[in-house]
Amino acid sequence: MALMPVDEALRRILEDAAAPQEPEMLPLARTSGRVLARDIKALRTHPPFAASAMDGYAVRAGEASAGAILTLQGESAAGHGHDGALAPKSAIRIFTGAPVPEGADAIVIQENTDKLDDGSVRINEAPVPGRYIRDAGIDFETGKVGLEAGRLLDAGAITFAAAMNHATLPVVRKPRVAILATGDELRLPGEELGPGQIIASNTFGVAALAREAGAEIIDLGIAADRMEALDSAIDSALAQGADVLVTIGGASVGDHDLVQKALTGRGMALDFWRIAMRPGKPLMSGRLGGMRVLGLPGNPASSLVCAHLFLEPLVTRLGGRPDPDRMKKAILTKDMPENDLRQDYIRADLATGPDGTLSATPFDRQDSSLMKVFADARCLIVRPPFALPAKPGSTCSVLVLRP
Ligand SMILES: Nc1nc2c(c(=O)[nH]1)N[C@H]1C(S)=C(S)[C@@H](COP(=O)(O)OP(=O)(O)OC[C@H]3O[C@@H](n4cnc5c(N)ncnc54)[C@H](O)[C@@H]3O)O[C@H]1N2
Ligand code: MOO
Repeated sequence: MALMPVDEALRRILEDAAAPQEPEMLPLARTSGRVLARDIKALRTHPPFAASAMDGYAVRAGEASAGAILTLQGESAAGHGHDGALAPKSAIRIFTGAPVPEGADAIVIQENTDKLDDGSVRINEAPVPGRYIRDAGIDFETGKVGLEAGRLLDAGAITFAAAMNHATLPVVRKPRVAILATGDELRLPGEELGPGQIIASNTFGVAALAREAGAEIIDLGIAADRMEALDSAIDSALAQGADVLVTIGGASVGDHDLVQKALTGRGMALDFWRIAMRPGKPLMSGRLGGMRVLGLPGNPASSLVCAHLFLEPLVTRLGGRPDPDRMKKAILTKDMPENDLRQDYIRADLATGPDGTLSATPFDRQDSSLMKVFADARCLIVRPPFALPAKPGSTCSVLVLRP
């Protein structure tokens, strides 16, 4: 089977990936970071009445010239409006957010008045009509769409939804991503290691990436390189309703690389296996019933690069979020050799110059087993297949991993 180009692989993985139709209803307090599944309309108008924007006096502008003395008629506070209309030659004490009494058309701020001993109010500076009055409905009106489906529920959106009087919101269900590490050599962080054993590390990075993209993680732990172990993990993913099963390791051609065999044995239709990229060549994609399957290579840098390139956009789509644009242009600081047929993702440092120009410095060691190098990387320099040698100062494309 020829190696599949990266773009074609991504296109196939994302082909029909979309948010599920059926939304999940959540109490407002738990919607932070979720995606709105439906348009929501205002259930009330706000402000519901003309309201004062300042502490001062509600007056008739025509009667409140500088030097005018007005009778204090009463008070309008937030939550306790004044009953009845403003009488002639009078002022009503008013506070921020309180209803403007009928008949008043201006607010004189407190600082521009003096309260006289007999209780009346002297106006020192004439108000501008309408100034400091917020008309009813200037924010939003009953029945109008306030927030649209697809909106990420951030602080502003949640405040607005609450003000529209929504106690619960329909949100896109989180895609369920099951993650399975495979390999006899693997143990969990914190465990005692025997001879030949290593830590299952990249599972945690892949899970973190998927979670940040909006997934709910189903941790399937570690399966040994035996068909029964793999079969029962696959069954567990199905039983738990995973939308995506991510396997890590066992993707290559070795005698112990059984993942694909186990999956096809369980009924997976293989879409493709092996792509023209480095690291990440043995990536596999398929479907097992309604469950998508992504088989990542076991080498840590390979699995993380594949997770950034394929899993993150897939989870993003399934969760109804906008596709992230992580590609930027940068200036190379070092020579890069000619490339072969595999698109390279070179772990590199990234610096921002005073004028905002990015410069990318590839690390010397690019072995796909190296975790410190990956953790140090701020970007991946993307080298297309058959790219010509590149000189320092030339422009390259980078996938930004972190600022
Ligand atoms: N004859 C060939 N050999 C290999 C090829 C090939 O084309 N022909 N491809 C190589 C490439 S490229 C990669 S990448 C690896 C991928 O192999 P697998 O996906 O089968 O991965 P494993 O053999 O299971 O593991 C590789 C390496 O990574 C370690 N590992 C596995 N899982 C984890 C984990 N969860 N956390 C940390 N480290 C993990 C494992 O111990 C191995 O050291 O195949 C090449 N071989
Ligand atoms: O593609 Mo492998 O991921 O080169 O190490």
